[in-house]
Amino acid sequence: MAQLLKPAAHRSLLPATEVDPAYKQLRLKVFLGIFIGYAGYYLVRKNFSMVVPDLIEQGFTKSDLGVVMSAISISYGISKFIMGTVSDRSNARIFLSLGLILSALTMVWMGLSPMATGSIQVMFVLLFLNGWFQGMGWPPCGRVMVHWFSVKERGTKMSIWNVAHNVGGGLMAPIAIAGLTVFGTWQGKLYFPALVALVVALITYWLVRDTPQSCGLPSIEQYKGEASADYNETHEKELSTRQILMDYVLVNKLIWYIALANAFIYLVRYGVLDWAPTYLKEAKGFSLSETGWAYFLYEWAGIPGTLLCGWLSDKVFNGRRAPATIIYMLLVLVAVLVYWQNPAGNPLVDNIALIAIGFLIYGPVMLIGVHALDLVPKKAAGTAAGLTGLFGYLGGAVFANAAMGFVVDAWGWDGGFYVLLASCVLAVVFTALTWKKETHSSLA
Ligand SMILES: O=P(O)(O)OC[C@H](O)CO
Repeated sequence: MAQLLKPAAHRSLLPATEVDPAYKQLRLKVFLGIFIGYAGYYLVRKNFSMVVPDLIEQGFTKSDLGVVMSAISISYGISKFIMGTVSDRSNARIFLSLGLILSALTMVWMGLSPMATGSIQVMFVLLFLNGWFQGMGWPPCGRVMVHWFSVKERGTKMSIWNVAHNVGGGLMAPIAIAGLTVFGTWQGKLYFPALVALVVALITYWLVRDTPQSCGLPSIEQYKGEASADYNETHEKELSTRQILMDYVLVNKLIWYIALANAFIYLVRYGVLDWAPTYLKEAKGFSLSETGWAYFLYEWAGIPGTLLCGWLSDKVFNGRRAPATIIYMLLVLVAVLVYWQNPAGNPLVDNIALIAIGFLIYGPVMLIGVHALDLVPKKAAGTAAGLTGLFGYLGGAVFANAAMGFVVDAWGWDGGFYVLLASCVLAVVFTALTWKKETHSSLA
């Protein structure tokens, strides 16, 4: 396995006249590869939620199924970090495709074997496994990004790539429903998106290449002429896991700050999203279909918001990440205040506030990842982003589900909103701690 995964070997340089056309063509190909590949991961990330109503009809309770679904957040958070360290020492082309194949096969198994959906324990284990394989998605995309795109274009390119998760998440439901229609059984919602994901994995393998050097090309720094003062050849050498962790990631205070900021950003992301249907119904009197629309708009408003945020970071703030993150989070705070304080009976204002939160929150979600990539050498990119993901999911997403419910039960929706507002403030504070030290071209 180690042999299969090891980073692609460097090849001798192409003749100078061939470098530019080859770089242009391959950058487009690898970008398409990681975009389609990550969208594919989202086809099988949450398609289990589509069969929850069917499982309730089989006799399972909501709380049991809630526990089962938390398996994905827990294992995904841990895996994004651990598999991030493995990914930094692996060929991104193989790693990204392999993770998607394993995740898809898990869901095919779940759909085809009656035993796999026969008990809470088996479902928990399978979804835990799926979450683990899902953790093989983000880090190799990060590795591809830092090897093929320079620091100054990363904000923009990452913001476009980040849309992949909205596209994949948005396509999952219609594909799952097509599975139900074509196969005439609810299990089709499990295995049909997984079969599509298997095809996506093959396309990903066909498109992605590990590094420019493995294609006979110079490093992106040499090609773009954007090498920073401290960039040198050692930045192109693969690192050991110990070096990645002890020399670059765990010792970097700034990474800890953005990981903590990410926990609060994810608490807002999932705290608003996951509780929107319940809050809008209970506190604002929304109907089921009105709630559905509000949820949909929240997700899709994230696309233009993310693109604008990446552009701002690259073009207005010259590759710095903290200013755009802080501005977006302060605006999220205002939108959350409106969403909370708007009296029932003004659904337009609630929808505008929710769309504003959706528009604004995905920018910081994306920029934390870019910021992590900026703070370490290229060969430690997946691990740095993985650490922020660990905090985002284990700290933010799990808290948003479990603890928010407890807070709302104990102190009502006001209590929940105090948590969300405090999270916005803390996200700003932890991001601000990186303000002075953030030098966008310090590492590549
Ligand atoms: O929550 P994740 O790990 O799927 O990441 C979502 C976005 O891609 C963050 O950039």
